[in-house]
Amino acid sequence: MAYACQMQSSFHSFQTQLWDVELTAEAVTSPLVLDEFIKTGEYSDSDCRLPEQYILPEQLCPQVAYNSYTEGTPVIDLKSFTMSDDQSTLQNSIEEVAKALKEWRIFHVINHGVRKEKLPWSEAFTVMGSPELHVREYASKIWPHDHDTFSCACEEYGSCFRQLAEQIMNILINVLEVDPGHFEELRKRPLVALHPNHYPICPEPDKTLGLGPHTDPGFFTLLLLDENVGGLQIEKDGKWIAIRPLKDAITYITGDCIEVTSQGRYKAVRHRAVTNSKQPRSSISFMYAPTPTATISCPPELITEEQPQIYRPFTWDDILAIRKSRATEIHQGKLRIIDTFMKI
Ligand SMILES: O=C(O)CCC(=O)C(=O)O
Ligand SMILES: [Fe+2]
Repeated sequence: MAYACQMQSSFHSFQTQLWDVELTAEAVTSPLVLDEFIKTGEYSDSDCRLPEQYILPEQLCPQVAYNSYTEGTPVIDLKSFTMSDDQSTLQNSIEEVAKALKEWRIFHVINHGVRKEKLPWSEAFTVMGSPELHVREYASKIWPHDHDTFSCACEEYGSCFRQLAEQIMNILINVLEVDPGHFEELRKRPLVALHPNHYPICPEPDKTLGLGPHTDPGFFTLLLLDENVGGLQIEKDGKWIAIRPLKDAITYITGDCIEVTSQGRYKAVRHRAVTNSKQPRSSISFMYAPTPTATISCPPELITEEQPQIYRPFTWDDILAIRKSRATEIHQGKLRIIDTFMKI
């Protein structure tokens, strides 16, 4: 009981979003109230209710429980790209990715080369970099005397994710069958962001969300999911479905910039995170986005008379400006930033 009520502010994952916020001690100070909560294990107090400020209107509440999985998330074996010299096997693998992007917009990646370690995190925040992630700078503001293990693990993850992201970007360009030169500037100093999330146990998970519906703004996001606790849900064919985490996999999610640079062929996936009353859950997301100063546009090969250009060219700075000026609509899930760049 004591814990539950004390933890009022923590049913949502802590989102100390540092996108365009100056790095100050204030900016990264989040309520450090989760450690105790995590230690309590299974949530057992049936009296304790979700505090009012977290109860969503009924139509926004998750109807799908964290573990009501819809099976079938595609699995892509990266080995088939790195180990195969055979052109037809490679072509089959490319077609498999294209199908996954079209039908699911999300897939699990296996044989990705990222080592899984346990991270001692207990909050969520975003570490941005282009391309270096200054994890230590951020973490030392939150845990001035005790961030070394955390920082080392984040640095390790950051660099592994970065390599994997580059490989996946190469695959996507192959899938698009366009001139890789179009992406050269966009990939020169890609913006990357590591975002550890923590979702504590929640007394009334059907009345709130860990993370509201959104699409990720970059090219794509790579997710390291807790293999024992579900929580990630995606919108597929107009319905929310729960994704079963796959042991030892990294999960790929299509972001807004792939939607733009593919001329809408491969759409960003709307997703959210739900909580549960049994176990806390953690995830790490890694966003891979274009060089902030580069112009984001679709390759000319994809523009035809039947398929005129959907989005006008824009830059990451334009994205940040919209994020600032239309924050409320975006936060409420009513506006997607890239929609403001539509030509018609
Ligand atoms: O925790 C998850 O499963 C999703 C996290 C996410 O969507 C994000 O960090 O953008
Ligand atoms: Fe996300």
